[in-house]
Amino acid sequence: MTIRENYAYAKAAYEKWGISVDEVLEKLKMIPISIHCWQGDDIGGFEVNRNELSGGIDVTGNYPGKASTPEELRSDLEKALSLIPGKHRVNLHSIYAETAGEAVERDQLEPKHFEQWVSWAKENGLGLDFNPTLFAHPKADDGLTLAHPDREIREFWIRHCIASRRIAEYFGKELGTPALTNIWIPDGYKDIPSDRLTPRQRLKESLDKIFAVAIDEAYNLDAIESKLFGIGSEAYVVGSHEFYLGYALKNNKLCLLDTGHFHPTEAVSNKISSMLLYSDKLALHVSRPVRWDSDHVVILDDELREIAHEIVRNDALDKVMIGLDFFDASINRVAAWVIGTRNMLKALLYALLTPAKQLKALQEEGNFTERLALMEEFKTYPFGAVWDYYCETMGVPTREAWLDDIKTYEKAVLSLRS
Ligand SMILES: C[C@H](O)[C@H](O)[C@@H](O)C(=O)CO
Ligand SMILES: [Mn+2]
Repeated sequence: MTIRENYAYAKAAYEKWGISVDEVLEKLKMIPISIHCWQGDDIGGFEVNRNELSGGIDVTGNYPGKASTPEELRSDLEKALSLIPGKHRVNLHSIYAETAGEAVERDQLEPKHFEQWVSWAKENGLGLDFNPTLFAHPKADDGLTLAHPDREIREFWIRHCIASRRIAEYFGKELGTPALTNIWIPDGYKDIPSDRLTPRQRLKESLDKIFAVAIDEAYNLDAIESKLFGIGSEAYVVGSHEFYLGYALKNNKLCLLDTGHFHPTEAVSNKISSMLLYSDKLALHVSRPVRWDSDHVVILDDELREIAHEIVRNDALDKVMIGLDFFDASINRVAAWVIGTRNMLKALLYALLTPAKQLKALQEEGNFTERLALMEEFKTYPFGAVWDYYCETMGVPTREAWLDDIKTYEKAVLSLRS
């Protein structure tokens, strides 16, 4: 059977449930995933005075072919994007600035340092998102930044965050789509703090100063990302979930939920509906924690599907900004992007092909037997046939065929890098 024949059979099966598969595919086309550039170079960046990665995060693995210049990183991203159906976004960190060999301090960064990224995004029809980088820097060596007891250090990072929001504003203006600026800080303590409040007061004051600079939401949206613990901040993280949830609600900012930043049995999928009752928008860093915030490549597991269900069945596709956050240096880095992004899209397609209305009604009627039975039966509906058809019509390889492109690219490009 051909891909189209399989699709016709699958379509009929879903249409029996009132699901218009063609409409589903039109919807899927419109969902942008924000693809994090840092999977391509192990969060290295291009600073002239580059520092070791810090901030309680770590990248493990030594797969050859890592990008070490902006041109290489963009070329790798282009290769990945050519294997992923749809139009997406690229998420940058400030350490990916291009400063023509000049050492520019992070609080002095300007839009001009990202001009090449913007022209590349224009050429490729991409949106850009942004992150100030509050780690891998001498002023973050003790693991404190916006909550630092030293006012000068705090002021430095405040200036950096404001500069970052200005850069994102420039992205938004140039590309016609608002950039999401996400602030994540590593601040915390390895051991039991004697005072949890004071650092949080300082973080609140720092954020107030950062956001006192008004930027039109048509160009820039602000998000704040919480965390439970990091390497070296096991006992206490200043920017906890409760801290940012409160701050975001009070100050009309987006909470960014990273799926690796909670207790291992705590599910982000279960938070989305509650948070959307009180906020217009929220953001995600979809990752895969394995025993801890390990940032493994996203797979099509139960939690990923549940996240997609929560976004789709609650009609929140334009409210939840989906970004990815993983960094695996033990496998081909371009393949990592492709695997993770295709899986995010597969999860969304799976959710779009679920008879959500009927399942909701069954729950309301208290018919839990049928609810469970249908949810399980839909797991073996011919979803793969729809995915294959989508890939084919979007001009990207179907099934595992994309691996051949990766192998060719590895041989012709990655293996030649030192
Ligand atoms: C590099 C990213 O900004 C970083 O991963 C952050 O988003 C995070 O999740 C830290 O644990
Ligand atoms: Mn994250």
